[in-house]
Amino acid sequence: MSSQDTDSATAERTDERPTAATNAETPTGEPVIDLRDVAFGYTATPVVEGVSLAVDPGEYIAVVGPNGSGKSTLMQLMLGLLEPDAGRARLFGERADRFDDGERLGYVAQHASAAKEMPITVREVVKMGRYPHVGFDRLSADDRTVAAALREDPVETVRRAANAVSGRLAAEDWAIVDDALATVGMSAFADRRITQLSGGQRQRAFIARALAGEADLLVLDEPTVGVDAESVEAFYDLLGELNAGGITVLLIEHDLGAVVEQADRVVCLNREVYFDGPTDEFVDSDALARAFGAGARSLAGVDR
Ligand SMILES: Nc1ncnc2c1ncn2[C@@H]1O[C@H](COP(=O)(O)OP(=O)(O)OP(=O)(O)O)[C@@H](O)[C@H]1O
Repeated sequence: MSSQDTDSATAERTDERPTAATNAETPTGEPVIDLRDVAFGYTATPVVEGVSLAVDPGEYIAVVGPNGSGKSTLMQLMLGLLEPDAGRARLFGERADRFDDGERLGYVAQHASAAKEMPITVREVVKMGRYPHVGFDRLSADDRTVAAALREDPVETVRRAANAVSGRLAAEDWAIVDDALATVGMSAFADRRITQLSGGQRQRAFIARALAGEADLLVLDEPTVGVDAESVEAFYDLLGELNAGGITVLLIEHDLGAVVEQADRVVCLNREVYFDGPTDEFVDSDALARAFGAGARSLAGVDR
């Protein structure tokens, strides 16, 4: 871990620098995600407390814990969507809540529910992965009227902006989109509406979007809830292959059996970290029973 992270005061000073190195590689040895002594509560009672956790490039890590144990909250703290009440969170070496290099991060939500009602095709979803690369997230000085237009007619304004960006995609961007579709086995579904896919296919489309964005880190929040058993297996095979290719995978998962089979490292959370280490040590530890109660070993498929 880098010496700049030794205390929050130092981190604060470091973060005052302009983010000129936005597109630079994470310096060797710097964790992709780095939480130090993080606490957070929606009310006065913390739901996450004393959590320190560093994820290195290339790891395949799963965060497990019973319902309400703070997994989704922890994920939001990691991604800078929530600010810790105490401690600090860094993402690719930046303060997580100021991190703005979206293309480095691919996020696959539970159920991909946001997409269910969107009348767009798989290719259009995957294409969105290229947007940060062609400037969708930057407004030019000529766009002073955009804020007013957004207030007047948000849907039409966003549609026009998206069309403008599509026009900026080069042949190379389209080739990357096609490659991403092929990698997740969705080329044949490219022109199908996202609403007409199975749960597993929809999750693949969202992974393809992250791949098209050339993400270094994939964060997945219970991605296989409601997905049939056969597709789940194929989905985890794909994740394993992507990780073998160098992408860091952080999986929040309720399915202990899948975690035990897939992840190299497990973090077991129940407000605090009960266990953090190699998966096989987790299986033999008492953290499993302490966090989940008796019977957890059979849930994990390791009752022996
Ligand atoms: N927006 C919110 N406002 C208030 N309390 C919340 C909010 N989100 C979560 N909580 C509470 O914080 C605690 C942790 O919730 P969180 O969603 O992080 O747990 P989880 O481990 O992801 O749960 P699950 O496995 O059921 O998805 C729970 O007690 C939950 O009720």
